[in-house]
Amino acid sequence: MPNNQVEITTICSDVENSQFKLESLAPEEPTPSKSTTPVIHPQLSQRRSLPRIKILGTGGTIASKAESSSATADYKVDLTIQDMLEAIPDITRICEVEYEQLCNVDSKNIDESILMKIYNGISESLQKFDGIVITHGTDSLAETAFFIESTIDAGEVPIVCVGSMRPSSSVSADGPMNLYQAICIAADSKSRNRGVLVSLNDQISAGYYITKTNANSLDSFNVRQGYLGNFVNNEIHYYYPPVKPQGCHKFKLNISSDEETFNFPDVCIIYAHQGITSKMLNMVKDQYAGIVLATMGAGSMPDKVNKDCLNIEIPIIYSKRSMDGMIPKANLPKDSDGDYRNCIASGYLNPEKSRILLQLCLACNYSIDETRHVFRGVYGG
Ligand SMILES: NC(=O)C[C@H](N)C(=O)O
Repeated sequence: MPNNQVEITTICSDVENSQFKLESLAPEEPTPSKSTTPVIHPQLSQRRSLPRIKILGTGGTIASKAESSSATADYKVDLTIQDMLEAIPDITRICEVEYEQLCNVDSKNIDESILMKIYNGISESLQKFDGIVITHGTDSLAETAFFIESTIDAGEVPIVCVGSMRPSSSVSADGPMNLYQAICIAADSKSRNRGVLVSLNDQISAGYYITKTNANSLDSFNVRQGYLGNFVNNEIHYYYPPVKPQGCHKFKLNISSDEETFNFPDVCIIYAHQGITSKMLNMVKDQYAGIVLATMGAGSMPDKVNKDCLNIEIPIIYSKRSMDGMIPKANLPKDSDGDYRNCIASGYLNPEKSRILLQLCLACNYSIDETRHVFRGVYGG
């Protein structure tokens, strides 16, 4: 590191699972003293105490390099967290950083076994650190953030997910500033008690609701439920006092230490369009434990498909292909007794978050009524 204020200790040098420790060697704070002769209290003579932040690295564009400085596609994910930290030496003035490379992949390759590593990495760090940062590809970052918020009770500790839209090699790469801001946010006491945050492009938002809305631009992450705050010139401005997502159902995962993966029940997503028939539904209904529909509008499916859905014996979540808005329960199909049977409205959740929520309900053996109740939390049900 081109900064002699930093000490890096290699805990485990295996690249995929490497662990490092980064400590500030910043000079001690001057001893406050009213007398003209300085009196150094033994505790004050020790190194100043900075917040301790754990970074869990998973890869993504933030950890990638392309062939040329103008290329923003066709890049390779091969930067370690250590490489990324070298671009933000100022961070040693803010906090002490320890980091662990859980994997180094494009987020299209994040699967249940990697989610498990992230889950375990967070669980192990919660008691020991003041904040946790997860570096992650943006494509599926919102899913990981939703999963963590739904399964980990972090108490006061901020968990900040961060990525970038441009590779590190590009002109005006956004990764270094995004990472710097994410670490500052995780280290700031104002971020306590806010659950899982996503920090990108100067905006701070709730991971539970945020969505990637643009496949290319820096201003990709948007949230109708509102940004929580902004990062400007080293200042963090929250718009609201600490709050956690309304209606978030917390699941307790019982994982034995020798288990390799969550092995969640399979749930698929079917994307609706003009002229859609029940062909796809019929093909998957025996292969999956649940189905999510990305419906047209606020729950619209052709009448014939709705009728068939009422006769399918696995849970069917009515979500939406529109980026914004929600599915009210009133738009679900009903049988002649007014019963929704296995159909459940996703409320404000998009198809990919609905999929995770249904997987968690199924993994916990929730009945259809209990599952409906969980989705009621996000105004569906
Ligand atoms: N901007 C990004 O991070 C996109 C990348 N494909 C990923 O999700 O890993």
